[in-house]
Amino acid sequence: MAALKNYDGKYWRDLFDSRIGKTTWPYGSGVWSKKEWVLPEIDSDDIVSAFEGNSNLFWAERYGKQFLSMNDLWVKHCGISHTGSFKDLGMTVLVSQVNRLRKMNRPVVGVGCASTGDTSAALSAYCAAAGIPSIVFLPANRISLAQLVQPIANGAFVLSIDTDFDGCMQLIREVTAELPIYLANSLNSLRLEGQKTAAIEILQQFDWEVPDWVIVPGGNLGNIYAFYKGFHMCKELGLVDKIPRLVCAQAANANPLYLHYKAGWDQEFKPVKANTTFASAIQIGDPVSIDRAVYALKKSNGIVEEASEQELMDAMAQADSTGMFICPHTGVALAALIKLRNQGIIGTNDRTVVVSTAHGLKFTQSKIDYHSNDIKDLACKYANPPMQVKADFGSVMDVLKKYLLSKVPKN
Ligand SMILES: N[C@@H](CCOP(=O)(O)O)C(=O)O
Repeated sequence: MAALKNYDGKYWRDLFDSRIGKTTWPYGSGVWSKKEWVLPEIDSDDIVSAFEGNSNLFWAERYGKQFLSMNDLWVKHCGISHTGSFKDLGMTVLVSQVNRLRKMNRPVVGVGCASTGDTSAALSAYCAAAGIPSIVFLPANRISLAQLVQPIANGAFVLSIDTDFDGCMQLIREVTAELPIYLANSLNSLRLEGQKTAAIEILQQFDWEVPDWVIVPGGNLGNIYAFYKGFHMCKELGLVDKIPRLVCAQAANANPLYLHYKAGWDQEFKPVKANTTFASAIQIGDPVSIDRAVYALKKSNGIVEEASEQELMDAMAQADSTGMFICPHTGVALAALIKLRNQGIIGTNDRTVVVSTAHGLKFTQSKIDYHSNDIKDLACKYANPPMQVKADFGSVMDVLKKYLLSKVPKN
């Protein structure tokens, strides 16, 4: 692109003023900022806020309306927490109980887990805070760098094992049967007791009005059951008179629950070999909580959906483009929602909550790959790579001119 050799400030000011109105340039350090501005009073509708109140449940207004024609779509962000995932909710309960047991001189020397990243991060943090040794089994080269560094930094004994998550899970079960290590994966119901509080909190945040749908990404499948447990408890207590329909969303590359659902539940469950997925935290083929998950889905008239790599990455990119910064697993949940919307199963006005399980900052490599258009066999159609530009005023003005004109609303 040719650089603007003779930058004509007045020409551009007049052009923009004529296109978008004189009074729309209140800020900046250039000539526009020298105009006298009286800031308009803003209306509550103008407020752009990530969160409703001071909570972790936010209305995904733009994403819902723009991409799904939905008016009542919410994201429950469980990744805004100490170690950046929903695992903190359960781990505080479990490690507190272990703390108590140790004070009672019970023979618990350490706490251990197999992990795809988030469980080990939470376990190591809470154990470190309590001065309890933690041992984590991680599948080598299968978790994000941000997740790997968490237990390392928190002083856990980290075993990087040359197998997948299911292999690590099998090993930790065998090891904890032999050694005084307390097992911290979600087959331990203490974890679920903590995790179910997210469901109770959703109801409280909606002032005990029950949403129509809650969509949860699923891997080891403790979480979908924990949500059911929380909703069911509120119903039993008479706080609400029904529970939401649950949707469990799986990556198509690791979809044993989806296959079981499609086979009609009655067939015997068959574990699968989980293939590589960007949703690495749910890359699990033999989930420990399969029976609980099936129970939760049956009881809530639930649905299981799956998302391909293309679908989950595109959903994540679109969501991010509306101001979110979600993890790929939340991309799986959104991709499932898109499918259910397209099939007319979830309606325009259905109040729907998508559970975002971890912070997007734990999964930056997948976003970098996508926005660099650098993923084999994937069309990165919403990629937004940075523009390389020469360090001269004319070149910068040239690209900005083109960009801004493409953004001026057409009357
Ligand atoms: N995604 C999990 C896998 C282990 O699940 P858990 O809920 O049984 O601990 C992880 O973050 O490690």
